[in-house]
Amino acid sequence: REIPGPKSKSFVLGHLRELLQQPAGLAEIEWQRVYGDVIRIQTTFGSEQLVVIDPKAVQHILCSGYKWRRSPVRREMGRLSSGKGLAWADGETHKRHRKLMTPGFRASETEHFVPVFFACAEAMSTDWKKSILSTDEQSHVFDFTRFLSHATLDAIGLAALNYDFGSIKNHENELAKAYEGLTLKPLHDVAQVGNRVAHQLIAQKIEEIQNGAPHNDIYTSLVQANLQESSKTRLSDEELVAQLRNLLFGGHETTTNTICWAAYELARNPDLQARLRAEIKSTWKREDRRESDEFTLKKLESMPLLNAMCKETLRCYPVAIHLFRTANEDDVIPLSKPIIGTTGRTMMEIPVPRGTNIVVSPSAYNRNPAIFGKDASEFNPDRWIEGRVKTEDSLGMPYANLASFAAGSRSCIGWRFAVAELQVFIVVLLRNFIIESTPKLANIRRESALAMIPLIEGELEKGTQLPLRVRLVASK
Ligand code: HEM
Repeated sequence: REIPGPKSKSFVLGHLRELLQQPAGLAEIEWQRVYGDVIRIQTTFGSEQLVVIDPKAVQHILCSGYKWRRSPVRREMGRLSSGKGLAWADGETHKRHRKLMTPGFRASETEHFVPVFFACAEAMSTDWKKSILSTDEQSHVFDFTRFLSHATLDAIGLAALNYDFGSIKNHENELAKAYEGLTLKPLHDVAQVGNRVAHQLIAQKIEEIQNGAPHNDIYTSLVQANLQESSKTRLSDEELVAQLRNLLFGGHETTTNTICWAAYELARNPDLQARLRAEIKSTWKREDRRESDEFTLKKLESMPLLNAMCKETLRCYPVAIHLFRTANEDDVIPLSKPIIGTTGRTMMEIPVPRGTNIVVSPSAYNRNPAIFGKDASEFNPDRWIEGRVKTEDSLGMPYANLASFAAGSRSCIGWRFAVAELQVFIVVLLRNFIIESTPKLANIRRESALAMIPLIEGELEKGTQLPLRVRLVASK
């Protein structure tokens, strides 16, 4: 009760309107400026919640095993969106699900997905080139959200399931229709289609494994690992189906929107775009022609500016906007710097009772000047190249000390997949195209939907959109 925070104007909604209906991350960043790194806010009917930004506290909460659990409301959302799979499971059940899902997400597996990502990004580019060449001005405005949604759905379908959604080619596919524009759909309808296709895929994967010809995709790894489990620990069919829906739910709109935000920043920063294109060109030239013409994961990882761009995009646009947790037992939250309570008392830690609800804000965490530098509120990939980011003490985050993929036992299982996909799409887009701003970008808004999506102020009813002008690069 001594933690400082803003006064609420509404007993019914508390601060939920500010938290969820303003541009994503804005409220927390503003509260942090006024009240510090732990803030007390109100939620519905006078209940209270802590917004936690302090790095040590965030690490403690996210990396405490199952002492802090996903909030019951979020678990229920996980069940509605994907069934009783990884995002819903908790405690020992979560441990069992996670162990079986992990093999498909290792670095060695991600390597295999790189050519798939290239193929999907190139297919989208080929369509764009045709459209551009047919125009008089040799450029065209594309809504990136729509095209990238198709391309990333195909990418996750092929890499995670070896299933062709045919979304780029616009094939009629019921699962593609169900999963595109997910943020705006009734989850029940999506669930029905997801369940039906999942059952077919499980039967197919088991048959391929039994015939000694398993395919190299995430879902096959899961089905294979599951067959080796004892009857006691094996996932049921219902749980296997839920994992498939988890993969699509967790991995599609998140990657679409992250790539969109990267493209938005590239459009706003022509110099950065030119430097990145030069890096891509020189890496492509250095290719040993006896090797495959493709960029391997190792090559992608060796490009300093490309990786700085990926980190900075994920830092400034953490598409999973909030992480909600509830204390499963009484706890004491440590702090990296003291806070002054409303009574004037200095606190180095915060004792909290079981049932305390907290929200971690990756947007605010990722802008902490103590970790990311004094100019942390600005988009500047060079901070990563110039070594201005504090990376020496691992804060338990899987990628670049960012909270974007959460941390600990419930961290994003698909973070390597997501980063590799982002790297590939940036390379393909910039090898082929010059991306330019359009007048509408002046009114772009980061909206809190299920993910952080781009909307245009004044055209909110049109839903997510990111119109950018694209022209061909003169020579590769
Ligand atoms: C840029 C893209 C992505 C971002 C920013 C992101 C972020 C996150 C975050 C923050 C969580 C933790 C949520 C919480 O605990 O409240 C999470 C969990 C998860 N993500 Fe991702 N994700 C991305 C891409 C992916 C991809 C590509 C996949 C799969 C192919 C995926 C699958 C999952 C799954 C299954 C979980 C649940 C893990 C668990 O509860 O153990 N994500 N993601």
